[in-house]
Amino acid sequence: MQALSPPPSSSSLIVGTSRRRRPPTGPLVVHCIHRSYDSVNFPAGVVSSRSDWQSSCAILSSKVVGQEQPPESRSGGDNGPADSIASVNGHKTIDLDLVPIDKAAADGTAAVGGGGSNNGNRPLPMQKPLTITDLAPAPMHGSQLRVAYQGVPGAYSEAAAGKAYPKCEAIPCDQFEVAFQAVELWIADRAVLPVENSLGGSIHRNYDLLLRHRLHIVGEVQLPVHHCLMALPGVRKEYITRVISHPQALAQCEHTLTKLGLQAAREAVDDTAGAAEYIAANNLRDTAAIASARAAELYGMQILADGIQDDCGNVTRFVMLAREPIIPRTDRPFKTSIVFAHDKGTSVLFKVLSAFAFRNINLTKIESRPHRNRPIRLVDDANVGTAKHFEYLFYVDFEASMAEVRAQNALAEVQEFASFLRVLGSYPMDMTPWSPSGGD
Ligand SMILES: O=C(O)C(=O)C[C@]1(C(=O)O)C=C[C@@H](O)C=C1
Repeated sequence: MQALSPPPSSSSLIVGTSRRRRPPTGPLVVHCIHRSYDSVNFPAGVVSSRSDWQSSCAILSSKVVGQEQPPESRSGGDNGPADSIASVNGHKTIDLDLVPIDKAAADGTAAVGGGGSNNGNRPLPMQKPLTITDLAPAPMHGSQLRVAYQGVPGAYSEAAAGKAYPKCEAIPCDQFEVAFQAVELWIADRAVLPVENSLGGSIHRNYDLLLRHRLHIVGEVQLPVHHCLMALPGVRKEYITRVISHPQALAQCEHTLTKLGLQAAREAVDDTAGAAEYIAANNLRDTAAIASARAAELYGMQILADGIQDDCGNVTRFVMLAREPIIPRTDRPFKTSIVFAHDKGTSVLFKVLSAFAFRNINLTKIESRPHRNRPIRLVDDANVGTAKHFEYLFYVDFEASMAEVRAQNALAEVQEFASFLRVLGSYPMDMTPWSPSGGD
């Protein structure tokens, strides 16, 4: 288990594989050997004209973004680095059952017209022609979808992956960035990643990664999060000197931990289930973990306290990411997520947000993050000196589909005040009812 640590300054990204300590179900974990922290280059604007923008909105393709990536940082897929990878982590990048040419020629299965000759005595070719379905390694829905999540089995993200895609094959990744890469390199078809929690707030890392990578938000899922305090069997609360978990989980249980009277230091680790796994693997009798009941079961831990989240309505919102956007529709409630940087000027942020208010479009979330490519703007106030303003990127979620004219018009207006704008996705809202997860 790794404690959270600052990223290395730069390097190329390689996706490697390893077995984690004592994985209970034996899955391989996709992990990052080196990470790329090269900044993204944003030119001004996303399309050249307003009419371009409107037609682009209509088909919802964030591919229209004028922000070119350097070739070396382009994701896999058509011509990315994935092309050279046939199989990674036991997952075929493309599951085509192709017969090698030599073998086909030897057993007479070479296709007619494909270079082989049928001399009349041999059986006719058994190979089926390729269809569009064969060429789509990522089925749109249903079973066998490979879904990357951050953490190990028993993590809430694994549960979210199962809620989003009930029959999926969940692929554990040791970092958020690796989950993005797994989709880009066709190791996974989707990633399911947490973006915000009702108590702990936003998971900033994933906001930054959404911008750095070229994946599209294709859905959202909300998961009630019910935390347990757990330790090795026989360990009593009084022995605990340390509580380890994901920083979000620690934040979500802060008051309850204090009320329980634990004299224990809090320590952040990569994920909740990984905390339980670590205690079990190292036989730590002075350490407790905050994780799910499923993690307790998987790693042989005993639950000391159940439902220790500070609020029984504790919910984490996850987004589903894919290589391709979905076509937005109007027959059910949709949400759209955008990110923009606003231009210089007076009240520009107010004007941008008014574009939604005037059209009765409800905003459900706004998050600002440092504009890492241009973090500071110098404002020269004559005779007064030079002020330094911080520059921000604003992430906004609003309740409308990009198939709606009012949403297209709102974004056309935003575009007029924005130095950068990208649609991260337009996707069905998670309307499933959920019940509070208990607790105090
Ligand atoms: O550590 C886990 O189990 C996770 O899935 C991550 C995560 C998060 O990042 O917020 C997911 C849900 C909970 O809010 C706590 C942790």
